[in-house]
Amino acid sequence: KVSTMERRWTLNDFDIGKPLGRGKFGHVYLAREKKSNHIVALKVLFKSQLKQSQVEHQLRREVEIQSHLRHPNILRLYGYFYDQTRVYLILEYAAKGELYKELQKCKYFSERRAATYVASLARALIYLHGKHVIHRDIKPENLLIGVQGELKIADFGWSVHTFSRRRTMCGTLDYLPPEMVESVEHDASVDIWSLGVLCYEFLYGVPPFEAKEHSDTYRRIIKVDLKFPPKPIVSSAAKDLISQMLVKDSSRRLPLHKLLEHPWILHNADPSG
Ligand SMILES: Cn1ncc2ncnc(NCCc3cnc(NC(=O)Nc4cccc(C(F)(F)F)c4)s3)c21
Repeated sequence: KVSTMERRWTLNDFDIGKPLGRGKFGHVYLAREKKSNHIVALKVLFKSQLKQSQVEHQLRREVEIQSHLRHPNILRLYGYFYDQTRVYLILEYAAKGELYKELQKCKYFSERRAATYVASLARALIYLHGKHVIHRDIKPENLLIGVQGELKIADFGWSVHTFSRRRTMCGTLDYLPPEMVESVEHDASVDIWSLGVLCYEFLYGVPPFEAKEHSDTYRRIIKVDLKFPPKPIVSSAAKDLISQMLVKDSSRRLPLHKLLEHPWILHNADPSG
């Protein structure tokens, strides 16, 4: 089987099917690779829009990062190709679609479903952080559902490699300012904060710091103005976990491996994820 990253793909290699969704930069279509009959999702991006938004480097970084990732809860990017006007991303097809639509339909999830999703996302983030990759954009819109109901993190357009030079690389940390030394941990824990926000939104149907005006949301976030509404009824174990993740001091947020040992996860998450 030819490695998908090396092959020179063209649009003629695919039969294009129904539209799966539309994003800011272009649409996503169901597609079938003609030789293998392999079903994929094909995201079509317009070069003009990418150029206009000066995000070409982000796209290159996304393809680079994704080509090294293999995890059941991370949507695969098999490869890409381009023509005169467009760039095409060849993506794993998530048969049960977008999580945010499921959340809108159900209003909010049961504690078991929420815990199962949070645990699988924590395992994917442990894998990502282990490769010095931070997603930085964990939100319902970037989560898809696979054919077995499993969650898949998608769209690494905003992900980055952390300060990937080994600390010993420059011989010594001594000359690095605090924010540089601190930033490595700091970035990784960005995703822990976002996972805490997600967990809250799975259980209550709205994100914790939602407000009418952006300025109010901003104020509520920096204040960590975390309130748990009386309805729907949510267990104190769930509230305890969320309270340990939505902590202002990034170094004090619950580490992901500790999250997987939290009673709420142990009691509610389906181990298969
Ligand atoms: C809706 N839907 N239903 C089923 C299904 N199955 C698979 N995929 C779907 N949808 C596509 C999900 C995506 C995965 N990876 C993406 N990556 C991306 O969109 N990257 C990207 C775009 C524009 C600009 C930049 C840049 F330059 F800023 F970096 C980066 S989008 C599906």
